[in-house]
Amino acid sequence: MKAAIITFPGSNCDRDLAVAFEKAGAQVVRVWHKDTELPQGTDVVGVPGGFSFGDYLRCGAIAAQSPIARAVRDFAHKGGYVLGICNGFQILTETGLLPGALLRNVGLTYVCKTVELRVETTDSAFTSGYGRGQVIRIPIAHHDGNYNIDEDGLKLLRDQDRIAFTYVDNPNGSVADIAGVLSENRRVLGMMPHPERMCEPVHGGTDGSVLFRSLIGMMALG
Ligand SMILES: NC(=O)CC[C@H](N)C(=O)O
Repeated sequence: MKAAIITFPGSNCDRDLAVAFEKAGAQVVRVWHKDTELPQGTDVVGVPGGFSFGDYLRCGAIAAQSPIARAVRDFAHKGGYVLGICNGFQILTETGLLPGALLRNVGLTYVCKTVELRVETTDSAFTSGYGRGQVIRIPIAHHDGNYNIDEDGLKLLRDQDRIAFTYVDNPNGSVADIAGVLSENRRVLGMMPHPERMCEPVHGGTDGSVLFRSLIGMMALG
């Protein structure tokens, strides 16, 4: 399985994401935002966290206009797997691959702590290794993590079982406590919490590694 990890100016979680994919058994290829194509044979694209382009304009807005973003959109439209974490989630909403928007946290502060998430669906390659309703511990670190979507959009997410994770104790004001959502074909996941930061005992837990291992395992099955 080949994972392409994209780096933008200001990304700071690209290495951690690469290590998480590697430990789950993937071959990792690093991709620069000015590249116009993904590596041959890419199975999954990782869009990492950080502060792409200094969070200028809106978090993720400039990265969404970069040359590689067009290739990622094409890849996703052909059914490719894409995982966007934190700034990566913001970038995926800005590209239109995921619905909604990430607004400033209600408390107007940067929140950096480990939180509890509830797994809302196991019907995706990303979440099939968890139990439905399982509570897991994953770190967050953001100032624009307040997920917003209109009522019709929320109804659609619910009707299609596309809410992947919710916060047990909402840290940022997100609508319906949403921490992560899936695309309609369930192959694009965006989430504000950082599973790559909870993959080894030295991180304080391994709840995040389940996501990477289940994704790589499901992709291997086709
Ligand atoms: N850790 C991150 O990816 C941070 C995302 C974004 N820069 C924010 O603060 O909201």
